[in-house]
Amino acid sequence: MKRNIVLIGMPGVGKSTVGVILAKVLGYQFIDADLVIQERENRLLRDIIAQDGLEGFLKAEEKANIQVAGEAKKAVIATGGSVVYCEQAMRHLSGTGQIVYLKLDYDTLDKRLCNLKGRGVVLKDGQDLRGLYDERIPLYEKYADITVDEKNLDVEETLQKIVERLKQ
Ligand SMILES: Nc1ncnc2c1ncn2[C@@H]1O[C@H](COP(=O)(O)OP(=O)(O)OP(=O)(O)O)[C@@H](O)[C@H]1O
Ligand SMILES: O=C(O)C1=C[C@@H](O)[C@@H](O)[C@H](O)C1
Ligand SMILES: [Mg+2]
Repeated sequence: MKRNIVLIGMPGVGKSTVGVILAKVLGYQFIDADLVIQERENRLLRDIIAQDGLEGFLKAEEKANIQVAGEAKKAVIATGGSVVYCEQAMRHLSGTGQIVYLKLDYDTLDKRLCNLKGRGVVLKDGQDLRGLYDERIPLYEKYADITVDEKNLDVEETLQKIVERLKQ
């Protein structure tokens, strides 16, 4: 098995929730890239976006993920949903492990997400969840080594499906 497992997908698909349990099951380290960004910046994600704008946030996300890719060994890495806008970081992450795309249909995601801004989601002016979804899906598909569809699955079932799909 390649050494890291990198979870990508829309906000709220469960990269952080499932990632930490996956790490425990595999005996891997767990890294939440969003927390690395917050620690490096000493600010909340939503404050970085409010103060530096989306471009500024993506620069911080790019740097933090390149750092994570350089340091992580046998780790499950829960990325932020917007990491797929950071081409350089994605190249680094891809080089260190398997990219697992957690896929969820729009309607289920819409029900699950109630406070997008509070999460610090990278939303352009006037963009709604539908617009974000349509813009992001091709990017997640482009970078995915493995796609796991979690429709109608709970956290445990999603976890099980990821483990089954991981390449040796
Ligand atoms: N099958 C499932 N897999 C993962 N999470 C699920 C599932 N069903 C429901 N959930 C819930 O969905 C939420 C996922 O939130 P989480 O913060 O883990 O997403 P995330 O992908 O890390 O988002 P972000 O990009 O904002 O960091 C949690 O509240 C979790 O309990
Ligand atoms: O999908 C997004 O645009 C993001 C979601 C947040 O949880 C963070 O991962 C980050 O602020 C970006
Ligand atoms: Mg998360």
